[in-house]
Amino acid sequence: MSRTEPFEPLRASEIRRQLSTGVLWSLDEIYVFPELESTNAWALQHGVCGDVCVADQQTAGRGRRGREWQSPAGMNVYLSVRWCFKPVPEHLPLLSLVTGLAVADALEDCAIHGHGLKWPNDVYYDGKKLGGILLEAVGSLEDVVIGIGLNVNMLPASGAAIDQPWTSLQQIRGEPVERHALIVAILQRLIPRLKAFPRLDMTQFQHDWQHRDLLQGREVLAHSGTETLRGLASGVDNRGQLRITLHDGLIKNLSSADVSVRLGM
Ligand SMILES: O=C(O)CCCC[C@@H]1SC[C@@H]2NC(=O)N[C@@H]21
Repeated sequence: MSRTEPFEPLRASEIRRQLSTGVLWSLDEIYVFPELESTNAWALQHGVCGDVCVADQQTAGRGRRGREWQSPAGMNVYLSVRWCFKPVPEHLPLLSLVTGLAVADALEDCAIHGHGLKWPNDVYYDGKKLGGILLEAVGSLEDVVIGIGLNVNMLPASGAAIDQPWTSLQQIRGEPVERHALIVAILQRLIPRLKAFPRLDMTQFQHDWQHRDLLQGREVLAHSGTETLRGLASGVDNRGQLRITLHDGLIKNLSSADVSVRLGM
């Protein structure tokens, strides 16, 4: 990936130029905006199946669990893809994990190494959050929006409001990272995975997930509703639920939880 000025505005023409033919059905499906409230919101309201929406800035970026996603101008990647599944595959809950795998692969393609995935869908580097994924359904589960946020050239001052340890690709690499190539890499990894998703090979998925899973074999604390569980993270099941082996040997599968790795382990 070549070095570039950090605040070069994103251009649809450049994404189209770099994208291998055949990844999207039509290059008209890429929409790039200087500013949006949220690429997910735009894709939900205005997109059709297969549309890709990218913004240079989000004024109301959405994170998981109703949190805000800090989305300053010109620095990061804010990208949403609207996708339809007919019929809805039984393993739809795996979609956000599969998206995480695509993002992790795309980072490797851009010569970024050492990152991993924290269940269910955070991209982490050295114990700090690098990116997140937010899936929203349009109405029925047949029609979903897959939102990806990646901290690319954000420096500490711009992310001062973020309430958890975070990092960005520029902080990792020590130089600005070109965003067009990164967006193209994400699309080139994600779209084939979306097309193949209805026929997901579960063995391959489990293998890919284990390769990226940062929690595997770690002692974790999981807060789920009013329950707090402590145990060993033992991968995910075929519905994407986190498996935790409790100290008495019992295995619990969690579909949603805030998970932290216990310090001192
Ligand atoms: O909380 C998380 O970890 C998920 C963050 C997802 C942020 C992305 S940025 C692009 C898309 N548009 C949004 O408003 N949110 C997602």
